[in-house]
Amino acid sequence: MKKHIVVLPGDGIGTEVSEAAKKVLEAAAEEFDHTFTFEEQAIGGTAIDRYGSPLPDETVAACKNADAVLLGAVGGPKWDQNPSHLRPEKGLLGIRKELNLFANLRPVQGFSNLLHASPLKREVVENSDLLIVRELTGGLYFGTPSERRDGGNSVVDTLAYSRHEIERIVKRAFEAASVRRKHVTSVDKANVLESSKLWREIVEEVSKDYPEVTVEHMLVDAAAMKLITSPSQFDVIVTENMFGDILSDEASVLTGSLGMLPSASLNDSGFGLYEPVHGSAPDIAGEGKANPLAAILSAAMMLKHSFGMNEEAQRIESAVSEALEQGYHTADLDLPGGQQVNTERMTETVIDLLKANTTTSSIMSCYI
Ligand SMILES: NC(=O)C1=CN([C@@H]2O[C@H](COP(=O)(O)OP(=O)(O)OC[C@H]3O[C@@H](n4cnc5c(N)ncnc54)[C@H](O)[C@@H]3O)[C@@H](O)[C@H]2O)C=CC1
Ligand SMILES: CC(C)CC(=O)C(=O)O
Ligand SMILES: [Mg+2]
Repeated sequence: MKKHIVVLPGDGIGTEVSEAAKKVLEAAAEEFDHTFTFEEQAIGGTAIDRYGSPLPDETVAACKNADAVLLGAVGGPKWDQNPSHLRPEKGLLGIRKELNLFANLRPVQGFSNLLHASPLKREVVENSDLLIVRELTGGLYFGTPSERRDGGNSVVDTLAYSRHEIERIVKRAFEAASVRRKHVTSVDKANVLESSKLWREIVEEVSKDYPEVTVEHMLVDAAAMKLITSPSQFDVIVTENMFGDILSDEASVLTGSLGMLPSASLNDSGFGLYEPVHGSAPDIAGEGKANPLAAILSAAMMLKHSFGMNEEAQRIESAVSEALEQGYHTADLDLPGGQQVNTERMTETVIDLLKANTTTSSIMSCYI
């Protein structure tokens, strides 16, 4: 199969982990006789420096012509301090909106030999396997007005949703749950927010079409607590943009590191942008310390979701699992007795195992 992939490395460790994921995709293409072509485009702070915009028109056009997009991460102190509308996050939010990527799937599953890499107790972490379905193109990050007022002395942000926007993400969550453990937890703040009240009503309505799926509503503050005290009670979590952003970073603690969580951002027709959940990590950028596995697992999600290449995706997941099983890990993972390696070596290990193993098993059961 021939596929054209646009790569948006972005800033900081985004460049390092996207390069790692690209190399793994190249290895998978070679193994399975596919032709993947790659086109690099600018986004984020790097794009501001080069082109004066965090999201150049050329980048948007290239993404629209691609079969899928692989993104590293954007941002860093150099650009974050600039309070103008050219904040690099606009680039990221902009591409999500431009491509209508409303459904952000963030699977959270601990690899067995990472159970003790989490600071949480083993009995809490084991058997946790959940999928956060985060609404990605509405809610608090996109509402207008969002501005300073009174000469900078007051401020407003807006949390707005239409029925349509809520319905389509809630349906995605129920569809995911119906092929998983058939339970949806809808997370909101309905004791305070009007938007959450409508969200709850719609969840109740949509749930009628999925009688095999059980549904519960949970307030976001309690959900934040339960996520790290009894994570195994969750199957699919569906929630508003900012709630999902925060809860997914929290959930990464279950896996031992933020550097382990992949994501897929999908539109209605299956087109997707794939990126690790983490940011550009300026504190370790350029040092070869970045964990490439979140980006590599995001590439596996691309193969599965955008290209229907399930076996290829599973070969990548198996190689990741085996690399960890053999004790290889980057510095972010606390694995006593294992072998600590840099980004490049971790990537090479995954590629070697991908090529060596011709059998596959589905490791990431939480993927849909
Ligand atoms: N999707 C994106 O492009 C995102 C961008 N950002 C941006 O990234 C910049 C830094 O934000 P932070 O709040 O520091 O969040 P961050 O996710 O970049 O880093 C948080 C912590 O996790 C560590 N970390 C993250 N990914 C890692 C990896 N793959 N391997 C090893 N350690 C890893 C970092 O070293 C840091 O200590 C900001 O400009 C922020 O706006 C933040 C989140 C997502
Ligand atoms: C610009 C932010 C919303 C990026 C982020 O933290 C995320 O998508 O997880
Ligand atoms: Mg985030």
